[in-house]
Amino acid sequence: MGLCISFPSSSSHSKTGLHSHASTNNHSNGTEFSSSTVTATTNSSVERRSQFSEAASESAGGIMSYSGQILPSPSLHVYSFLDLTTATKNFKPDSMLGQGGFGKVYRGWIDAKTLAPSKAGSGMIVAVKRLNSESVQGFAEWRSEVNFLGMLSHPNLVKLLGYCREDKELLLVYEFMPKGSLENHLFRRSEPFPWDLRIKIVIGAARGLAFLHGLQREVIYRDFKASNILLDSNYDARLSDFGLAKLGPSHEKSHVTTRIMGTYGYAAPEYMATGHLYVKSDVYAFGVVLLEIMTGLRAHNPKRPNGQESLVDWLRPELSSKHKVKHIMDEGIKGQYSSKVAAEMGRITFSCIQPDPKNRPHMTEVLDALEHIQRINVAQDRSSTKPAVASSSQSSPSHYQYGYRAGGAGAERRRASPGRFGVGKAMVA
Ligand SMILES: Nc1ncnc2c1ncn2[C@@H]1O[C@H](COP(=O)(O)OP(=O)(O)OP(=O)(O)O)[C@@H](O)[C@H]1O
Repeated sequence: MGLCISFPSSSSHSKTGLHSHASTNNHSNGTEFSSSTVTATTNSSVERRSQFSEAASESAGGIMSYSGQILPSPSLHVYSFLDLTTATKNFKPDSMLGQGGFGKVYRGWIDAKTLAPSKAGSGMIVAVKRLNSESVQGFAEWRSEVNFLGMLSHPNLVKLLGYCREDKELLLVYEFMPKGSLENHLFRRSEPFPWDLRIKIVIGAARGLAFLHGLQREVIYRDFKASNILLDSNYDARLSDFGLAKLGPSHEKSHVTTRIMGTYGYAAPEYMATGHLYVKSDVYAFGVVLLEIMTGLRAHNPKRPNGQESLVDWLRPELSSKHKVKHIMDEGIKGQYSSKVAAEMGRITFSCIQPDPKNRPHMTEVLDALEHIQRINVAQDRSSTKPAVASSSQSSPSHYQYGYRAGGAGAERRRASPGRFGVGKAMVA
């Protein structure tokens, strides 16, 4: 069925009453996309005009970078609420795939060719995200997701297939990611997640971020974290959740100033302190995820002892020394990497989480470093020499008693996710 929607102007966004104190003087963000119009035609294709598509057309009908592109004319299927009720068997609780700050995600079925809803068990599986109807912030996120993921195509970004906006109901339909999220594997399973898969996944995620940062008008993802890295059947990473993404600064501006939103533990210090957002703020969050895959510990856990709640604040000093770094590695993956790999991981992670954004590397450099680490890791597997870390008998320093001796990553893996602060998934300062 056809549906015509016109996004409200940016002023209506402030009518939400939320964060009315905050400045949003960025030049182009989810809000500014509101000046664009999304019109769904009767055959369910979507035409869109926005600053983003103008930037794309400036570069000869689509930008190719890291095998991704800005689509010259995005095509998203427009679903009715009834369509998605059918596709998800009436949002049956047992078809729920997960829950985020803005709503629940359900397994659904659609026809692979027409993308029309189909009966459970026939066609292809999709993930249907239904936003909480009470969430005012949810609309801005939904709109941002449609705008960004409707335009961007890259092997390491999740594919948005369609959407629904009907009365208060806002839904998004994505390709189904059968292996769930990196967060699930790292923290919600009792078995430690293998090191080679951890590396493979962060390389895919780095390619996704490098693509966003390499666009002519760069895109700041702003919500990089383990739960937003989804995994296909080969454990290839796909970035999801562009609800907080922003277009980067234009021309002479060096940063975007915006409301402070994100997730505890991942947000860069300059952003937390000033609201100034850079592509390098994403690099910081990427470094936090690197620290998570090294240690098997969450970026932020209020249940850890004083001084250890923030993984970065706690462990940054250990990253600068290759002798110290092997002691912070997840005990569950001992023997799966060499001390050289651990030291290289420490080096690149340390550079990503530098307090000054200028001192952080570009994502292309991070990607190169990780690919190098992967090559060392594979070479080590082939020669099947005993990894140095595996044979290390040094005891951990006493301040690691929670993380690495008394329970360690294994204990943290079995704990529930720490609560988030702010509206929905976001923290608001
Ligand atoms: N395309 C998908 N395929 C398979 N599972 C998915 C898909 N999208 C989301 N999920 C599942 O649903 C869960 C919730 O996703 P969602 O993006 O709503 O929240 P989140 O990123 O985990 O948290 P938050 O929104 O608070 O940041 C994910 O952790 C994942 O397990």
